[in-house]
Amino acid sequence: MREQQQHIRAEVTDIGSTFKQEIQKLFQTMEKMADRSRALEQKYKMAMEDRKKLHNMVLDLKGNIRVFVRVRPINSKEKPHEPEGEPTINFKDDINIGVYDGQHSRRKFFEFDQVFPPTTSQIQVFEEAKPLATSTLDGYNVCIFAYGQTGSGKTHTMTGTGEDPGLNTRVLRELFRIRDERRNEYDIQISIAITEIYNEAIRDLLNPDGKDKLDVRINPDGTCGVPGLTETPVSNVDDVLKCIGDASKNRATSTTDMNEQSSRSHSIVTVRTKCTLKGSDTYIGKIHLIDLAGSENTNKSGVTGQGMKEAQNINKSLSALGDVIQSLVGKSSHTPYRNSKLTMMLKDSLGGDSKTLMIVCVSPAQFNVTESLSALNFASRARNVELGKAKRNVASNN
Ligand SMILES: Nc1ncnc2c1ncn2[C@@H]1O[C@H](COP(=O)(O)OP(=O)(O)OP(=O)(O)O)[C@@H](O)[C@H]1O
Repeated sequence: MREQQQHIRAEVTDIGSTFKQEIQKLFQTMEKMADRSRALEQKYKMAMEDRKKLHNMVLDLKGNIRVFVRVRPINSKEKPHEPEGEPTINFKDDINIGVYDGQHSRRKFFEFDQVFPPTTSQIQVFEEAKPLATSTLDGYNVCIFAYGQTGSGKTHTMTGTGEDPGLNTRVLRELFRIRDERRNEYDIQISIAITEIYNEAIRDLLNPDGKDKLDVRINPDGTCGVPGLTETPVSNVDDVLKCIGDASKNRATSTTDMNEQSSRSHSIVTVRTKCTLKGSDTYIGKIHLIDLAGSENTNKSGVTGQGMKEAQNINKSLSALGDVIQSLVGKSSHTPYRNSKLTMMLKDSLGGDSKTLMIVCVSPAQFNVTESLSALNFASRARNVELGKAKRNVASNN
């Protein structure tokens, strides 16, 4: 009996130590696998970075419109899934996005220059757009515009809130930061104009009571401007915040079923910079920061009367923008800029020698999938526009 017990004990100890060894081996294997997976992940990240750099170099050469996509967070009233449990939007990596089209039960993938999931902060969006501030001071025409259906996050991206501002304030802050950095070699002047296009009329948001009717003038050299528009010199961020604050009080917004504070106009912040290398050339830059009014399905937004007129004008000018993009993609001999005030104002930013960034704002909700697909299809086409290599505007002082 005793012998038997000893034998069993010895066997148990044996099994125990074998088990311990096996577990140790398993742990070692798991650690090795984790190391390999970390190394692979690192490699993948580096490859993606290289790919992005290479892609950006190609874009710079061809002057393509760059396209970022930002998906806003879901809100408590929305569903993020199709009835069969498929998520409406999914994120493959930081340049690929998939949309599940419930109607045809298939997922469509798109590739862009950057895809921002709902957790992305305002700072992260700014970090990707930041090089365009330097380009402006270097004398380029730059245009950043937010596009997307109503309630998709355009105003959040461009204006943001006082505590967490969007691109308008951050880009201007960056311009002043670079101005201070370049102070010893350059004289830099910065001015700002803020307009909105409401029902096909241009309004000067820094002088809303101005008597003059404003219109876009396209100059023989292809540049464009709005004669009579107030341009306010700004020398620091406080000046800018004051201008933006004044302008936002004058902007046309109203409540719709899709957005409590819906912008009913296209808002355009235009910043001009004059950067003179002491005793030498002057670089003249311009950046348009545009919050487009949202494309709108009037059955969903529930607007009537004046709201319906606004929506029709908004949709008309966005479709004119679509026609311009289509014509640029197709390299047609005539581009229909004159079909709306918006496309006229953007003429030297969408067809000229400029650098253009389109930020497509997208809702993650199943209810909005048709609009999300339509915005992403439009953005894919826009990404194929070749503007040609961007050129600096240099005025020689010699
Ligand atoms: N990335 C985000 N993070 C947090 N909240 C967001 C984000 N994007 C949008 N929102 C919120 O969603 C709501 C709608 O956004 P916003 O007003 O920016 O949409 P919009 O596209 O400008 O709409 P419209 O075209 O009707 O003016 C707002 O309450 C906004 O604060």
